[in-house]
Amino acid sequence: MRSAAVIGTGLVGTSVALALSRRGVAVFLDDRDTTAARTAEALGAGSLAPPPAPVDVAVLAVPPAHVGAVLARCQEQGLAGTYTDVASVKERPYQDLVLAGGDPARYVGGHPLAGGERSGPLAARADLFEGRLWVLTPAEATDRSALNPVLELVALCGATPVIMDAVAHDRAVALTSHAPHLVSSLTAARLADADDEHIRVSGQGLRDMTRIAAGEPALWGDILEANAEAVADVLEACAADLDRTVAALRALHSADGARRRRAAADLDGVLRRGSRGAARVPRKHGTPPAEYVTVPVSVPDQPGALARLFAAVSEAGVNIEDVSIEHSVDQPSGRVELVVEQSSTEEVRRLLDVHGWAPQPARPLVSGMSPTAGRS
Ligand SMILES: NC(=O)c1ccc[n+]([C@@H]2O[C@H](COP(=O)([O-])OP(=O)(O)OC[C@H]3O[C@@H](n4cnc5c(N)ncnc54)[C@H](O)[C@@H]3O)[C@@H](O)[C@H]2O)c1
Ligand SMILES: O=C(O)C(=O)C[C@]1(C(=O)O)C=C[C@@H](O)C=C1
Repeated sequence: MRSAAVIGTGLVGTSVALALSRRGVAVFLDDRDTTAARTAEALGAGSLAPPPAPVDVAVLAVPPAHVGAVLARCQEQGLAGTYTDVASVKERPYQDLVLAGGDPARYVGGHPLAGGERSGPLAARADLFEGRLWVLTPAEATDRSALNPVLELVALCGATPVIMDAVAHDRAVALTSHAPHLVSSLTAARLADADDEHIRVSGQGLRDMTRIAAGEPALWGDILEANAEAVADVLEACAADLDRTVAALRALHSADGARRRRAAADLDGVLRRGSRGAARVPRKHGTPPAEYVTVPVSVPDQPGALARLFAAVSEAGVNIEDVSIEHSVDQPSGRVELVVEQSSTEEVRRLLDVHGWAPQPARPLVSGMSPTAGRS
């Protein structure tokens, strides 16, 4: 691929543009917000000049409700040979494109499974898509020759392509992304007017659970509007579980022994099913979590402490797959959890011991962590 256009220079568009520019692709940027476009250009994501000739691929990185119309306009102008988008829903943009009189033959729907809770070009990263999945949804009307340039784009961004039907994609992300976003919002909404003193007593669990709720409400309103039925189905099932869980909690201290035991069993069922579901969440490179363990280490809040810790691990020739830091409130230390391959646990613990780190017992990785680390 020699040239690409990125329309919409926010978090995702600028990240795509940065990744392509670093691989030597000539990238042309456009955004209806000139500040966002200028910022992306200043970050080295590409040029604001109009492309001198049709580009190889145009990437639409605007909110889902705008994709169809903007895409049809770009096609009318002959902007590119092939078109794709990055919207978090796939069926609606396709229908909108057809309604707007666009040409579905040169369009392959796309959705990188990577992003973040911050919007705009300043949140962009060239490595955002490294090792992540990127769903492509060619339709029946899509010309097969349109797929290759889009596959090349995905590869240049360091992601792994997955071909899916658009409707199946939308049902899948209702379960894995859109409903979880709303559950995070609902949890965080309890905090909006809560007592400061209560909120202060919080740990990493609350941060993990609410991070995505900080996402831009207008964008998420747009995503949910385009996938409302599928998300409602997931939340309806959650609501039924929630009703049963509340009833179980209320019955836990009932004077009736049989009711008490039933309630305890119901609660236990919810927790066990949750644990089973969490264990199925794919980790880095889509591998199952069972292959990794977390090694917790207490680290002083001092310059160079993390560097010393990582150096000790690298002595074992071991890659840190992921890392999370829980800062202690009121204490000059934090708890670092290193995620490493199970097979290297003993060597990592031995070296940490040798260097005076006193690691705590390792445990299998089953719960959520922020996707922070690349290869160390
Ligand atoms: N945020 C995520 O985590 C994430 C992850 C994967 C995919 N996506 C998808 O990527 C797309 C962009 O999301 P984002 O997070 O980068 O949002 P963003 O708000 O950071 O960027 C969107 C940009 O599009 C521009 N824009 C809006 N309408 C436009 C139009 N008609 N013409 C030209 N520019 C226009 C805005 O000015 C803004 O700069 C969305 O479709 C979203 O569903 C988001
Ligand atoms: O915030 C993140 O870490 C994300 O990757 C966001 C996330 C997701 O739910 O996984 C959100 C919406 C997108 O369509 C893709 C990715």
